[in-house]
Amino acid sequence: MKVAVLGAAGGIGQALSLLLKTQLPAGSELALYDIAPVTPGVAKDLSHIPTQVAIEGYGQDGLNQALTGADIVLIPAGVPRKPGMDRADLFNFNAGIVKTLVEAIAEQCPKACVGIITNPVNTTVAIAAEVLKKAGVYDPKKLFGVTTLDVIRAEAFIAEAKGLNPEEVNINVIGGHSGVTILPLLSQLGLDFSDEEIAALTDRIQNAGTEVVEAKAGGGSATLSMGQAAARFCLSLVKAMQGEAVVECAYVEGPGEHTKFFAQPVKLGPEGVEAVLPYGDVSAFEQTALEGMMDTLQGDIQKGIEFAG
Ligand SMILES: NC(=O)C1=CN([C@@H]2O[C@H](COP(=O)(O)OP(=O)(O)OC[C@H]3O[C@@H](n4cnc5c(N)ncnc54)[C@H](O)[C@@H]3O)[C@@H](O)[C@H]2O)C=CC1
Ligand SMILES: O=C([O-])CC(=O)C(=O)O
Repeated sequence: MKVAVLGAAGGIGQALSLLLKTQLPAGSELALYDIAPVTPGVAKDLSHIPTQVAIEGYGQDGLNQALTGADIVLIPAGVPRKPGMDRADLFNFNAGIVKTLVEAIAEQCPKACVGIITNPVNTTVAIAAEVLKKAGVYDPKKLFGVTTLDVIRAEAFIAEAKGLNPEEVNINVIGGHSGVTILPLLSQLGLDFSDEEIAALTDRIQNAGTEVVEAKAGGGSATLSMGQAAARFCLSLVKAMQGEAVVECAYVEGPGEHTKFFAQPVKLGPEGVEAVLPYGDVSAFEQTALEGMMDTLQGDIQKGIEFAG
């Protein structure tokens, strides 16, 4: 199993690479690519950790080599938010980065599963799909927007609010990955919430990214929790590709009940998405939120299609 991380020298990239170096199954290969000159050094540093995961770093000219033979490619390359910005404000910086990187994936490892972390995820996934389509190699089963951070935040905040063990909280978070498009299905947990608690928790989960951006005061956005979230997603995908059935929420092209791309529970398997699962019953509050996100999500997706089309 070869995993390539594109943008590996950044805040997310380094945290993610550390977790993968220590947690990928023995015999795996990890390829770190970034345009930052420090990248071979990041790989050298991680190579001193004694695990049976081979690691190689690739600088500016090494993209094709990093991608050769990759089974999974994770993309956290790009610019993060500063206070006062929305994720959509990153489009002008990041759309072109994702397009270029996915063009290289289409050439070097067209059968790889690709996890897009770069924001705005609602739009960059649509860009990636168009690029792969143009190259004639698009397989919707193999393209994911990584929304796992919304899931782990929901787990943490619910456990905190209710005095539970966060490792025992499991929740579906559906929709997309920005503001009102993030919808945690709190009603499915069987917990006793007041209407005020539901509204406050939903709002906190939807705006948790901004909570971190403001707390970091201009120094970037979530990197460590995102590293953990991306590692969880990648390790689930690795397990699934090796034959174990695993379910994770992710932003994928599914049946298109709502929008072309939509985050919901996905059964992962050897070829990526084995089945896009129904997300189950929703409360009246959640139904209203679901209807309320559609224009935003649809607009975000359309922007990506137009950029790459
Ligand atoms: N999906 C999600 O839930 C989340 C997504 N993000 C997004 O992830 C992205 C990265 O965030 P951070 O790691 O904090 O940023 P960072 O600035 O710390 O790292 C980004 C890295 O990307 C590299 N890079 C830029 N252009 C590149 C290219 N063409 N090829 C390869 N590498 C390139 C930079 O050299 C840098 O090392 C941002 O767009 C951010 O908004 C952040 C948190 C959560
Ligand atoms: O908020 C941001 O810009 C980064 C992000 O996607 C998150 O933390 O969920």
